[in-house]
Amino acid sequence: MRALGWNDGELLILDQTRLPLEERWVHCRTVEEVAEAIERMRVRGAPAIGVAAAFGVVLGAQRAVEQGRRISAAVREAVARLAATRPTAVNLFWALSRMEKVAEVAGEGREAVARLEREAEAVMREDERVNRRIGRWGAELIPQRARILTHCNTGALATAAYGTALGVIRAAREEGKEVQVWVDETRPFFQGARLTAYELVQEGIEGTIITDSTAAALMAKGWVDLVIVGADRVAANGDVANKIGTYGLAIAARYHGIPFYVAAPTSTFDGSLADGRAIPIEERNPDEVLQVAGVRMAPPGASALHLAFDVTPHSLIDALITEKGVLRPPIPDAVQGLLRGGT
Ligand SMILES: CSC[C@@H](O)[C@@H](O)C(=O)COP(=O)(O)O
Repeated sequence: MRALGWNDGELLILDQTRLPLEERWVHCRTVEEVAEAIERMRVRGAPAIGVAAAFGVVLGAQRAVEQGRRISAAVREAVARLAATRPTAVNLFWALSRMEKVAEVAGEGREAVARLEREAEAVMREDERVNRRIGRWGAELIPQRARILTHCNTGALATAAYGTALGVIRAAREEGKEVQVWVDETRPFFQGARLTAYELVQEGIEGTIITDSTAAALMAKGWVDLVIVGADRVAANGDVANKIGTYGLAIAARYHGIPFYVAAPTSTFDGSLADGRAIPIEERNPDEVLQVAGVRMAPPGASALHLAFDVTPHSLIDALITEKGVLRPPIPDAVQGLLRGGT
């Protein structure tokens, strides 16, 4: 399963606002179309928005050549527009910075566009390879017949392919383990109920959707063996920003003595931020909370707060699974080692 494709100078995005009811591909030919798709969450998930943004830069360069404008200026404009779409997932900025570095040495003209295109394709290919490695490391932590709780969507739809936390679940299954997945519905965008459930059904993996507020009750019953989630940004001390609700799950898991794992590629690590307090947290339109599937269910005059992410302190994390290996507590030391170039 793939949510992104590059075909003949067009970025194809499987519109995740329509899934699972409709599989509709959006064809993006301009930077603005890619930026809009990221903002509206037609494409979402930290690695996937990084890949989309990389191709957005290529589109900006392509248009510049067609219009006889300088690529260097067009890349600067594209990067500025795409960087302003969503603030939390660092993969977006990581991918844009890769593209900027290539643009600095690529020069002008069609050959420069081709170099940018090759770089964006590399960002996409590498993400799939990295996710498969995360899956192999992570599968070692999944016991036979595990009942796994996950939040949001961290699968093929959130990445170039395969997924991070959901990739670990896929890998465990590929290794012959029977697993059962508790799928948090993940209000208000329903990434769990709509997208993770969709991927699990396609893979034939047993999944059960629960409301977000059910998770702690299942832990108390002894029905959850481990929790695994993805990440949008990991600070230098191992604090993790991820979909709103993750922090509550980590607290509940620790209270019940249940392992809490985070799976993320090294492109999600941000060594420039000392701890999670410095991670910018996206605040989205309150209408997304006041409405369900476009239908308002709150009374006129009611207001809402929509924080899209929260931060889980490293002290609640039992393992951070990366493509380079599994980081164990003390997490700050392990993350420092990783950022210095080891595992
Ligand atoms: C591999 S995806 C990791 C995270 O990006 C994921 O858990 C998440 O929080 C996605 O949020 P979203 O708002 O759907 O982009």
